[in-house]
Amino acid sequence: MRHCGAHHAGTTTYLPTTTSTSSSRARPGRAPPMPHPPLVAARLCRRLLCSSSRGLFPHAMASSFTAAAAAPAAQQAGTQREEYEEVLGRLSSLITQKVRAHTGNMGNQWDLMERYLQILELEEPIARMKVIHVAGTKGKGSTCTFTESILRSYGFRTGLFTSPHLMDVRERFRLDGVDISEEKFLKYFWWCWNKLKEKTDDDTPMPAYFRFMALLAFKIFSAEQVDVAVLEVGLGGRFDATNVVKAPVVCGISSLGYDHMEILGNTLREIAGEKAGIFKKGVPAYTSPQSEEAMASLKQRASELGISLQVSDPLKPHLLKDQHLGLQGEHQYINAGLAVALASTWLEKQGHVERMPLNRTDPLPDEFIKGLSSASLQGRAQIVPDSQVNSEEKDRDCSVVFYLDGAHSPESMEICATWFSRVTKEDRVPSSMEQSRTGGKSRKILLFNCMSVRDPMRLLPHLVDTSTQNGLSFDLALFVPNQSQYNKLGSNTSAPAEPEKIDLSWQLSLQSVWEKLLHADKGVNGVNSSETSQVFESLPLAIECLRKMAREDPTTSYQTCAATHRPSSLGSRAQERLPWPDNSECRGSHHHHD
Ligand SMILES: Nc1ncnc2c1ncn2[C@@H]1O[C@H](COP(=O)(O)OP(=O)(O)OP(=O)(O)O)[C@@H](O)[C@H]1O
Ligand SMILES: [Mg+2]
Ligand SMILES: [Mg+2]
Repeated sequence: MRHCGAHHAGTTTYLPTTTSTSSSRARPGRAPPMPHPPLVAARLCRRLLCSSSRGLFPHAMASSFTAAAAAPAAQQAGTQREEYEEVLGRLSSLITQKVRAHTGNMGNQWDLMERYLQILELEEPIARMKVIHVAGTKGKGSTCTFTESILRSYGFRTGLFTSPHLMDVRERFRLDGVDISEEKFLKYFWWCWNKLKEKTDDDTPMPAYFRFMALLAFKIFSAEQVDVAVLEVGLGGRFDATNVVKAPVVCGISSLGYDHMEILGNTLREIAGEKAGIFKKGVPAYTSPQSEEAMASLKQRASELGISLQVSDPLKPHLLKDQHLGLQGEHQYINAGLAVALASTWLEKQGHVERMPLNRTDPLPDEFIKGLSSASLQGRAQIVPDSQVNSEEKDRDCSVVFYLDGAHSPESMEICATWFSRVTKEDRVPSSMEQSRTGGKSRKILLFNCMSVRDPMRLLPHLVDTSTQNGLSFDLALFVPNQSQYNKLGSNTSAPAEPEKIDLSWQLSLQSVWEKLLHADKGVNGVNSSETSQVFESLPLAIECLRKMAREDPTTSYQTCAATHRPSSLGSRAQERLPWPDNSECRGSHHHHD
């Protein structure tokens, strides 16, 4: 199965049962109404522990501005909001299209990219663009974010294209470190959309979701005349939409591991070969340290092209003087090391600074330190206290806290588990007052979701083993389906008339893998499993169940590790008051041993 389109699908989710009733705007051909990102963003913004408010939420500011503005302005904002929803609907239709058209190999469809570039007159602008291109299994987004932040701190106008997004599709396109404004987004969206609609036909269909995103990024960055465009590969490398760049300034490969094997191949060698597809003649390349197998493959491609491939070591913390990386987790030193190599090569090739020795050992220039320490990215090792439960019980703090991480490969499961174990240990040392009230009790919950192309026999054992090594065991595991899989995506042509029946067989099999892991050492007659795991029809139902437990047992805090492919769906939903009655039952379908 090819899920590349779905992997990059917009992470906005629609509630299956509530959207139809809640708005009269949901007419055929339009997207179902969306949660209101400004509100969600503003709320989340206030709630974030490590609030890095460097313009990450322009909406939060925009909404307070709108409130103060006169009626006409408010009206206009309303129209823009509707227009934005409409645009999200159109984007969703590209996902559906991809899913339906997932025949043929990626190479076939790849040819279409050239055609799209012609239609959008982007060939020349792209040739002039000063691109930094990053592929890899893990750490692409982080590496790109560090790199962009460094170059911005040198005063360059930056464009950053990453994926996926957490709450709002505009997070994928940053200009000078800030998500693109809604206004600009709409402007460039329609420019691309209309031109493509006009020129596409049966032979040249509309681009699939991620391809459209990449084209839009190229349009945005060229129109906005950025000095540097930092581009994260969406999937693989060779046939990725971002790989239309023929002459980047420098390329990077972040940590390689097993992911998307259904598309990229089963061995590390094959996977690395695909990623090395971004290497170009005459363009220097760097890689994070890799396994021998992966490295051999990268080196082979580099030598075929006659280019240098150098290994950038993990950054030594003392190079930052007394500062810390803006992104948390040990692995970020790996990504930061690569980012330093990419940024300094870019600077040097543009004639801005002298060559910096690779893997230097003395402290970095101040601009580098500033960039690395102020970098930020959503949905990666992000801590979100649940606003609903916590605001109801003002007298105590954070009875439900979500620890979001987009881990979805075996390696990142380990990192995620280590991070969760560490931060919850730290968080468990509450103030003395707090302690007397809660007794310091906490339950560790796992909220898990992965697509069925991933092998839970690889992911879940990594998670459990790493947690155990760190002295943490999960009290309860909740399995939920991927929202967007089951809900209308806003395409008038393909949305089914009947609400789709939710197939939970995948979640049930995840659950039984979990139960087997849990009881492996206890023999066959383990404890009643409904105590230890549950399957929910949707993420909101799982969240509601957590909130219910928290309300019923106010002396306990519920620390929830959300290791999901798309922490995004959680990021927004966790912040919303759910529309069904508070006393609704937890409708978990319990697991039965057979
Ligand atoms: N160098 C690394 N090695 C292993 N795991 C990493 C590394 N960097 C990041 N991770 C893990 O992967 C998650 C995603 O990080 P990041 O967004 O930088 O990667 P990505 O390659 O862009 O991922 P995605 O495939 O989701 O786009 C992190 O939250 C972390 O758990
Ligand atoms: Mg990935
Ligand atoms: Mg990414």
